[in-house]
Amino acid sequence: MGAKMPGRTMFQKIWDDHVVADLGDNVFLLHIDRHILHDLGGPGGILSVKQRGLRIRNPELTFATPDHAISSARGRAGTSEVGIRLLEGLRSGTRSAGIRLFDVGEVGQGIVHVIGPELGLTLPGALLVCGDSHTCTHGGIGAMAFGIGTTELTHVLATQTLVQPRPKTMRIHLEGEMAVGVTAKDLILHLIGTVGVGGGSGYAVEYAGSAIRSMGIEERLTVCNLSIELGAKIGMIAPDEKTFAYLKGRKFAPAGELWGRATAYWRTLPSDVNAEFDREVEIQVGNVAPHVTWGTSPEQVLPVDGLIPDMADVTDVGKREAAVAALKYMGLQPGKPIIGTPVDWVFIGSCANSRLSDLRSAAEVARGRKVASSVRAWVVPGSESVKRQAEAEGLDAVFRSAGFEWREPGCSMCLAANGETVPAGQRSVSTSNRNFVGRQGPGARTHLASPATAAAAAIAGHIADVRKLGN
Ligand SMILES: CC(C)[C@H](C(=O)O)[C@@H](O)C(=O)O
Ligand code: SF4
Repeated sequence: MGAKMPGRTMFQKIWDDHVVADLGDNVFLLHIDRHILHDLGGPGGILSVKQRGLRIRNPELTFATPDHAISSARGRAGTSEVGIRLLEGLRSGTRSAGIRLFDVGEVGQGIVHVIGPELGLTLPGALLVCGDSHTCTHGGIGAMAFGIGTTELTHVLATQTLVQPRPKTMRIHLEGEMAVGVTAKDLILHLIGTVGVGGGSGYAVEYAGSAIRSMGIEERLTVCNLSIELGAKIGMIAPDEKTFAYLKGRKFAPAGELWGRATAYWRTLPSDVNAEFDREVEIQVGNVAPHVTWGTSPEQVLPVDGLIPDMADVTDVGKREAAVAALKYMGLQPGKPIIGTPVDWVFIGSCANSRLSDLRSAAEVARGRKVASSVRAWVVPGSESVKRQAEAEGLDAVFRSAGFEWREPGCSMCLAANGETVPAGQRSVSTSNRNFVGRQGPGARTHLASPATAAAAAIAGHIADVRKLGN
């Protein structure tokens, strides 16, 4: 009897299909199918290819949009001088290189990780890179996608290839049914709290299980978005009928005869039943509550109805010291409920949670209610297209009449560009993915949460349980 072929993981299948050369020692030269540039890294990358006397190998496989350094104010008023210079650089660089730019005000502009899937640039089985750590987001479509550095970015522009060590594989099963009021964001925060911010380091993660299957595509993008906060450069989810339905008819998705060929290939991608992973983790989601971070790392997270940890309970010395420092920075008392903590700012946006379904879920909470007078609350749609769709549905009106500010698409307060910062010492509930010291401005205190929980905080004026919000 012949030896049974070992099964392959989805990761391995996509990887194998992109190997241009095996360089030995587990290092490979890979073909890059799609490359997205943003305003921070794009202009410099294009320039450095030119300065070396090289040409852009496949300009038709690279796409660009400004997101990080533009203001989210109407008319983009307030874009810093640096931001304007970067925008000009992106415009002139892409023009001379023949790269498609989705400019301000145009459908297609938005946060790089929102526009890729939205335009159908992100496809199952494709290898997509971008000079940004949250490129893992695109794995929600079944793409292999990861962030690259500036040198790599130049390499991709000049060669359409990249040299990469092959990571190990981890599968995370999310099993069961999410309770009412619990979202994909809560699950991934809970997972990071369980596995830790280093838990995925060195791995390409595949999320699987019944909870993943029952999620919509936008929720899957949210899960994959925070893979890097787990330490994993790659997070991915097997494509299924929902993925195909999501992609069909999108601007750059295959059409006509190509659609049939593409879906036939996409159906071969899911991990074989006998595929082996280097690590497997299982999480039951049924009892997971809405989550909110209390510290300065995404793993410092707790159920919204829980107590801020008491340092005496933390046995690991390193973790204890980090927790003490985090509580001091955050101005919180150990052992107290996190609910009731007064909030000054609420930010609904970022590549984690700025898609239409996120805005709908926040609007559902905001509808007919008022933002507390002590809170400033912003909604920053993830893209021009999300903005227009939300406006067509009247979500902007719901937010505005509740007292939220409705802004222009971009990264905005997620990374505190253009003076879009939370003032020092003030507290924000944010739907973004990083709560690091100073992330939303020097001295700013950030609590990560879902759009529903963030909206609940805006209404209550303090951290609140969205499941118990009064009228
Ligand atoms: C500035 C940019 C390159 C960075 C990243 O790589 O993620 C940013 O998007 C972030 O979220 O911190
Ligand atoms: S929204 Fe935030 S996390 Fe996402 S790419 Fe922009 S700065 Fe990075």
